[in-house]
Amino acid sequence: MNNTFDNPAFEKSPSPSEHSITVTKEPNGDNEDLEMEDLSDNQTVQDIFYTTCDPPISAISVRNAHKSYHKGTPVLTDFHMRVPIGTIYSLLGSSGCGKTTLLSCCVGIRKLDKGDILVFGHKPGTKESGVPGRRVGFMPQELSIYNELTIQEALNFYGRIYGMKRDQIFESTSFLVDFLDLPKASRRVGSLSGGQKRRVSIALALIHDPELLILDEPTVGVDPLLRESIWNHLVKLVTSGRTTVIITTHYIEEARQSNVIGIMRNGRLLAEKSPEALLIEYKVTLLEDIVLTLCRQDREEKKRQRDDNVETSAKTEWGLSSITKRKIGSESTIVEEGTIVGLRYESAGKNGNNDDAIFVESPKLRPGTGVLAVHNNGHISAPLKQRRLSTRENIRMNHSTQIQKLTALLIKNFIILMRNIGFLIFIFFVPAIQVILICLTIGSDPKSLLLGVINPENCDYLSKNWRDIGKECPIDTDALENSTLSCFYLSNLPEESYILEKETSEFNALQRIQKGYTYGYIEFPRDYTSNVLCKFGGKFDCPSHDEVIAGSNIILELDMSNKQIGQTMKRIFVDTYAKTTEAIKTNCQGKIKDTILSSVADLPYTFKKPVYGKDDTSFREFLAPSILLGLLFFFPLCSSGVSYITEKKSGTLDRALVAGVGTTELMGGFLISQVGILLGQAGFAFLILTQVFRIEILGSISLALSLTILVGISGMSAGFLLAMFCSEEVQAVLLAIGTFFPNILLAGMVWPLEGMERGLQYVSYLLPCTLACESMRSIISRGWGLGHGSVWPGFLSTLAWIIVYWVLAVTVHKIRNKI
Ligand SMILES: Nc1ncnc2c1ncn2[C@@H]1O[C@H](COP(=O)(O)OP(=O)(O)OP(=O)(O)O)[C@@H](O)[C@H]1O
Repeated sequence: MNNTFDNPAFEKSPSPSEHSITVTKEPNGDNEDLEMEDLSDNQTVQDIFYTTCDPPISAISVRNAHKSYHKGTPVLTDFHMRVPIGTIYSLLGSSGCGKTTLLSCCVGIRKLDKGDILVFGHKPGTKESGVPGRRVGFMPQELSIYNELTIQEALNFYGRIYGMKRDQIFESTSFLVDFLDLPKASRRVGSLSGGQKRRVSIALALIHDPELLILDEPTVGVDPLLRESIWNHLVKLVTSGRTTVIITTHYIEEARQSNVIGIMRNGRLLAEKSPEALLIEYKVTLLEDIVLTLCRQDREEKKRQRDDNVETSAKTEWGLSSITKRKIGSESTIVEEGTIVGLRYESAGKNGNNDDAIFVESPKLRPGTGVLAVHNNGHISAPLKQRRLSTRENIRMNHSTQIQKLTALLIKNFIILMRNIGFLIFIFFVPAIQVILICLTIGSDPKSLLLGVINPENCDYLSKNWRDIGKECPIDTDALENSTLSCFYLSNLPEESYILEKETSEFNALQRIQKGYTYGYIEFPRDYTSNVLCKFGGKFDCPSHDEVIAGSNIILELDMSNKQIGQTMKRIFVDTYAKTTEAIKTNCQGKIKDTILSSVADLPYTFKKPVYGKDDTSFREFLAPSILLGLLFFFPLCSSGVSYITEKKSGTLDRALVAGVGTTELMGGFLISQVGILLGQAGFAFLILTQVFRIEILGSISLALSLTILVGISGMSAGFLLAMFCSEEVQAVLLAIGTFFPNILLAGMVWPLEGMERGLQYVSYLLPCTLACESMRSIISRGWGLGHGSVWPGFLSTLAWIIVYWVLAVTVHKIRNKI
């Protein structure tokens, strides 16, 4: 292998206990990119570092790191590691020993509980460390790529995030496609095999030629030939001294090609040396044997420490002067003078590994200004000064702006949406379809209700034209026997509302209601017309007053079990009475005496033209706009929550964050792309409401649309917050469904708030859609503008909710990231 570590000046790794690093000059001038500076022999690294060279000697250094998840078993314990610049550092260890955790702390996705990590001399997350950002290329363990994108689109996305120019992206793409033997760049990632996807994932980490390449198991599922070429490329990258690679792998032997191997076990670093040094030290030919030996030694050491602890504790706790140990089964039992006094096991105690290692850092590393090449054994080559900048290195000098990142996110979101065109059409039309369903199914009066009629007066209900009676004057004072007021009344009942059934007796009519055949019956007394005329003074040979009153009274017996039907029937009977008296006055003008006409009793109310709405405002006009708001809150809530969780689960979220995309940018990108969909959804639904169902919008339609979009954004923001608490999409959807009905019901979307208990009304005003619903109704049905006291609170409360959701989502995200 031809890299700096093969150079004799770079003797193999330092032992953890070395306190000083000796400096030697680079004996040959192999590397023509580098300018050398003379150094005197035997200077310590501290001398060199602080006197002649600004940049740090470690790409990454970890000191005294402790990490556990949810205060459980420690994953990293007193962990020390140093990754020199310009080296390949292989992290080996059994599954679950903490490699991925360590790397995620290095790239800033997770935070240590205790200890320090410095990347290029600075804490991850600070601007100077360049992490997250373009100085690092991160390939997570999961594939973490968007299946909907083509290879080229995926590379474009990360290229844009890193601020690369178009030609740079294409140059890099053609190199990576060739080098990683990728399928055509126009192939969709989703259609690739597992191995091909992994290679695309490597390409995404390499696209911008980062200074620090962090690869978590890049060679899993990759064929041996390609594995070899990946390693060759990594070696080539570090040979120039410009790139540092940290790699984890379970193929222990491939780590021979690295400069330093770190062997981990149970969250600690057991060894950190060059492969050659390890092979010589352990006198074996396979690295695998060393890993096995170290793991066994570690197990023994832990056991010994545990025994020591048992001894010490026993001595102090029980005041023993001496103890002897004897084995009982596999446990160590403490005895004094042959007596078992107790058993006690404690943690293995502090691991001294690397305690004395020296770490020298500088905060001043700038891209392209040079690095100090230091060998793992403590010897140091000359500080490397300004190097020539190659085209590829130029990439490193690019800076991506927030606009570029946002553009990259928007393009990516747009492509993904377009690739799911079926789903897009579904979500585009679904609110409109729901509105259509609401308008078709809710709000119209019940029709064709079966109504029994007991009428001793002769009405030929079966005759085709019997309803024409309603067009004539029902009273003939010259031939009273021809007057049939009951028929006149019945003919004025709305035709579509009732199917009239002639009943022979009260008993039969009641039975038919009880059996569920009819919804009620109407009964006219014998001589109804005659008694009514007596009442109005149109007849003189009348019975007693009480008999007249009873004989002019229509009896109704109804099935009120269905409130909606019962109330509608009652309303229709009252309306029909008013209509009948009105019709008598119109139809009988000039045909009967004015004195009789003026006695025909009206309802004792005069309803003037409604101030807002119509006489017959349909319930759907109350319901449809508010349910539309509810839906446009609910769908974005689900879609943003699910999208965020999908990104989180697939690892693309972490990858984007490490690439330098902020949480706010990420959510903002999603929000902007969703606003387009929201506009389409709302616009189409309003079109259906106004053009198909003729619901009149008296106020400003743009105001109504703006409120709908705001409510949609509020739903989307709520979705982000929801996603912070859910690890699975199904959880988020179930939670969202759980909030759907309470929101719809409590926000007064289906029933007026005034119908609720007063206490519940106060609760209702705390919900995100309540005031917005009131605003919407005021805009649509009353034509009020933004300045009205019933309109602006809806806008204000929705804006306030958006802010609350965002602040909470970002805060929870930050807190969760510290776990
Ligand atoms: N998010 C998490 N919450 C709780 N425990 C976790 C989480 N992530 C990892 N762990 C635990 O931390 C330990 C170390 O996991 P980590 O993924 O870092 O190991 P690893 O060495 O990378 O394993 P592998 O080689 O199998 O990828 C494991 O016991 C794992 O179960």
